Amino acid sequence: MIIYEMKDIHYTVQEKKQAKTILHVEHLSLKEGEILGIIGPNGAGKSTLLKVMALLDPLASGSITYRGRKINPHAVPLTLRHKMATVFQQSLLLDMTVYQNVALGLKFRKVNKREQQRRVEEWLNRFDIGHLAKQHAHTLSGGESQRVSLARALVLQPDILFLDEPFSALDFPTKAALMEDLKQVLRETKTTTLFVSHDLMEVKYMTDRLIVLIDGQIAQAGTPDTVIQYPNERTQAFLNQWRAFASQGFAL
Ligand SMILES: Nc1ncnc2c1ncn2[C@@H]1O[C@H](COP(=O)(O)OP(=O)(O)OP(=O)(O)O)[C@@H](O)[C@H]1O
Repeated sequence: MIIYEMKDIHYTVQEKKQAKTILHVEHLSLKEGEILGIIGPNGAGKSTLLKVMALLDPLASGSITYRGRKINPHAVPLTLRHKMATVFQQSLLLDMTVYQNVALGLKFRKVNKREQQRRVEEWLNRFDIGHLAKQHAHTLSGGESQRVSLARALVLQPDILFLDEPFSALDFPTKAALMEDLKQVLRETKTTTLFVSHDLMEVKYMTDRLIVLIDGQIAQAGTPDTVIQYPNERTQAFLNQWRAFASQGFAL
């Protein structure tokens, strides 16, 4: 079932006193429980698309429908905001303990203390960071910080999870371990997820469906295997570029 749909989205910025369209998406939908990947080169508009979809940036024009209801991005109800969670490349943790960071969103949602504790402990354990509960966030490694960020988002049981390059600041072994854990969690919880990355290997591993975004437009959509095996001309140019810059010796 489709739970989120966008039609004819335009996002424009002012550049040298002229309006420049950096995103034009004719149609994009999210199915309940799927992990949808957005991939594309630097500057393609991936983060802008994520911010528009997560209703964090109201400046786009076009239509957004969530579970059959039209959404006005300028007046997003708090109840709807509370159904979405976002994790960025930088973990953006607050200067408090790991436990307090993960509990914060539940506190805002006025979840009672006992339930907060149950859920925080569950999610710290799911991400294998139970032993860090009392540690201050600023003392964590990059991988640990991202585990806390993911636990903080998933403890909210979001209806849609938005992930903007969550692994790109991590070294390969740390990234590989976290990707494996996250994939398992998303499968178990059937969390609908939008996963933005510029790394083909990440989206191939993580996602059910893939959109290639180039110059602010959808160049191709399909399963990761189909897109990689049967790229159209624009996707092929991106794949060639990606392969040239990807770690030496890696091939799909
Ligand atoms: N406020 C703004 N004013 C001017 N240009 C902008 C603004 N926001 C984004 N852009 C431009 O729009 C384009 C898309 O940016 P965006 O950050 O969404 O791309 P991206 O695909 O996420 O890139 P990256 O992979 O490098 O993070 C870029 O060329 C960027 O410079």
